[in-house]
Amino acid sequence: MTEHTAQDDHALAGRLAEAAGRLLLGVRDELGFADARALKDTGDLRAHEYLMAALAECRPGDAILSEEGRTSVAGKRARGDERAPTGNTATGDRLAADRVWIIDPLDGTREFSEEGRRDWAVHVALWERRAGGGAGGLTAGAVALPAQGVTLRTSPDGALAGAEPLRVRPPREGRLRIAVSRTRPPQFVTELAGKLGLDVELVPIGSAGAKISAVLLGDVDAYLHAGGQYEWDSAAPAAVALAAGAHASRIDGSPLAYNRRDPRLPDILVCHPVSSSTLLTGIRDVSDALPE
Ligand SMILES: Nc1ncnc2c1ncn2[C@@H]1O[C@H](COP(=O)(O)O)[C@@H](OP(=O)(O)O)[C@H]1O
Ligand SMILES: [Mg+2]
Repeated sequence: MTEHTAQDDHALAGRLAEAAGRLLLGVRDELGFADARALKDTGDLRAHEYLMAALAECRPGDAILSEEGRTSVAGKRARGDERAPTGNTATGDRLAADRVWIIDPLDGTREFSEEGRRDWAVHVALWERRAGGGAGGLTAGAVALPAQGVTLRTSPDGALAGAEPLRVRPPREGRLRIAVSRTRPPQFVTELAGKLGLDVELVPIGSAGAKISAVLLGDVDAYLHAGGQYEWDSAAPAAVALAAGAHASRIDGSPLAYNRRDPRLPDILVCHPVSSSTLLTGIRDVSDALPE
């Protein structure tokens, strides 16, 4: 197996997420917003093909799990390209691999197709078996927000990259701004908001990556989701959140686990550690309203 330094993997994740982001801004310019379906499919697939080719070239020995590399998207086509999407590493090989890139070439596809919206992202994360004492875990990640000109990425020292690495900030006393899906806000969050005894504001934002970045950038204080999501939706954002000192877990408080046979990972809580017990306890108290 080719040996890579840790620095290379963090920097590579950042470079690839940014480059895919530039490509996506170009797709918006090229196609315009008249045909949302064509814009979504072309963005998804061109960013996927770019990342698959770049990872195959830079990290030929590694496995890849991409949202757009599933057999279920084989019928999808980019404008001007009749090829089927490049497939993911076979599941058995991925589960046996020491290094797996978990990527979402375009998270917040709906928002990408809406003119003027900036809440969409590119996610590039690396899972390694050696992490967590051999149990496996995320070791690098980058979230690019191309329309906001921002990229958050991990660095070898365990923090976010940057001259003054970003750290998640605690909420203002008595107040909590919670980011939720624009199109699928879970009902239990509304119920939770009513019970917390705080001044709670629900802030609809598209894309899991954009919501978690909003927590780290201080635009909101927490991100709560349940009812469905996949590993690629949260892997890179969770890697970045943990490096920024945030709490990131399932909504029952258990750790987020990646590189599983079934890539469904349906719920997530990201917040400053001072808010986590209040939110986790509150979620338990409204468990009747939780989605199946
Ligand atoms: N109930 C659900 N089931 C499956 N995926 C979901 C989901 N709710 C959200 N997601 C996925 O999570 C990402 C963020 O969603 P949202 O913007 O609604 O918060 C989106 O990824 P994609 O845009 O990559 O498809 C979306 O498809
Ligand atoms: Mg996604």
